[in-house]
Amino acid sequence: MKITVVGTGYVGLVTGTCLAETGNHVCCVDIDERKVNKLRNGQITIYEPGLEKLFERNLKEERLSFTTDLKEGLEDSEIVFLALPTPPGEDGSADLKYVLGVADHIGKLLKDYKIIIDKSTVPVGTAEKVHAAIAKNYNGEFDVVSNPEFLREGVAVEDFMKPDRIVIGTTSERAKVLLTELYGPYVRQGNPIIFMDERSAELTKYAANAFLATKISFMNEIAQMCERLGADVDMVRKGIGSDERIGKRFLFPGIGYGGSCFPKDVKALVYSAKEVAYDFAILDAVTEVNERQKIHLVSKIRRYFNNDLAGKKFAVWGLAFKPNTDDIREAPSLEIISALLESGASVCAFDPEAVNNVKQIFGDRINFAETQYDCIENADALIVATEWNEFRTPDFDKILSLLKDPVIFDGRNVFDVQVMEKKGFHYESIGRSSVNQPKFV
Ligand SMILES: NC(=O)c1ccc[n+]([C@@H]2O[C@H](COP(=O)([O-])OP(=O)(O)OC[C@H]3O[C@@H](n4cnc5c(N)ncnc54)[C@H](O)[C@@H]3O)[C@@H](O)[C@H]2O)c1
Ligand SMILES: O=c1ccn([C@@H]2O[C@H](COP(=O)(O)OP(=O)(O)O[C@H]3O[C@H](CO)[C@@H](O)[C@H](O)[C@H]3O)[C@@H](O)[C@H]2O)c(=O)[nH]1
Repeated sequence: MKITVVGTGYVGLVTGTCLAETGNHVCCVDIDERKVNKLRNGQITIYEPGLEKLFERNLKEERLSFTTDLKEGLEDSEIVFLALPTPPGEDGSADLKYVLGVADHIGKLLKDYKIIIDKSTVPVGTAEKVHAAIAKNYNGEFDVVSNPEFLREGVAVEDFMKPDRIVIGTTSERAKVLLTELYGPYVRQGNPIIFMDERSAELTKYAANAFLATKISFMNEIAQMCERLGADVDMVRKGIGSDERIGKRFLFPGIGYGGSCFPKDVKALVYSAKEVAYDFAILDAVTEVNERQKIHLVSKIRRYFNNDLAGKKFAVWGLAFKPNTDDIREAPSLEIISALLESGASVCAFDPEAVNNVKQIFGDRINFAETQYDCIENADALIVATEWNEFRTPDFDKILSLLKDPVIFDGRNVFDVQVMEKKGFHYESIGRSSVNQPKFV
């Protein structure tokens, strides 16, 4: 099939590349000329494990192309994906100007039947708005379908190629037939395509993200209770996770959820609720708990240093909002670093992939190290902010010899409490009892 993907950011590039991988011809459109030129020249614009190989292969075999010209991008295609940003406005609402702007443009260019697919995360009712925006200028036949994307950064290729489920919101039989054919190669593992109406599909995406964010905030509150009551959140997590009704996944406490989706989508659902005169009380608390959790580690650091961080040097391992990505959107590490700088401390950071993105935010206000060990030289303490695999089994003797004092604040619970204490570290983590970590009151 010939497919157009409008918006070649995270979702657009993964979608375009993975659709080309199963033999489709995909033209990706983006207004960012620099990005398009880079991609055309074979330079991938995001770090995502496994994507580069697929990208290079499909570009070389001419199944994948890039343009800034929407008219050129739409030529001969049957299916048009919109993978455009839906950033939060001041009030938390999802800003639809990109999606509706492109829909308006598409309406002026359409000449024959196409399926326009919302892959962006959009509020309920957007498919109708997209339909209206196109119909203003085109009175031929077309369908607008809601097909939310559930991929996770860091494992995006696998999530796209072998999805748990594909949700398709449409009542058009023609669209159902074409999309069943398109997604055939991806659902052969037995995972279903779930057809529903457009509004339910749009809400499904927000419900999924809000539910997962709720799970995380809930566990962060349980961790807070553990710290006050002398219990161990790892034990509690295992204890509840083995109940199939609860499940083992997404029960890891830490320094709060970040990324381009959970924070914005939780707020957008709260806003949508307000619009229909409903107070989505749980979700306000989910956001509040997350904000608190992001600076919880800083409170522990302040307590340890008797509230005097001026002149202290901190090493930060991990900047990305999660491992295996260079994405730093809403990364908790950024808030921790800002709080340390405001208190007069200095920071040296290391991340395997995200340094260039963080440089654009902090410039020369922080230092960056080439290796995880260079980073900790002479630091008063090490802070772990992202659980990259290379941080899990480090050379502890080397850490002991490089740090000024053997002090570690671990926001991701990557190390074993007993092992750390035996090695002589002052080690504080999240929700785990330890000799060093006094009850947090
Ligand atoms: N990032 C994720 O993991 C993820 C997962 C599922 C869903 N989503 C949702 O998918 C949507 C896209 O997210 P993203 O992370 O890929 O965003 P992104 O910011 O990485 O990419 C968006 C792209 O759209 C381009 N763009 C903006 N206006 C355009 C226009 N008029 N014409 C063509 N291109 C234009 C931008 O230049 C950019 O390259 C959002 O609604 C997001 O909530 C994201
Ligand atoms: O037990 C957990 C799991 C995750 N996180 C944090 O939660 C955030 C989000 O993690 P994750 O969901 O793995 O990453 P995303 O790539 O943001 O993916 C989410 O957001 C996407 C965009 O909407 C959806 O498509 C995905 O299904 C959804 O998982 C990160 O900061 C994680 O550190 C925790 O703190 N504890």
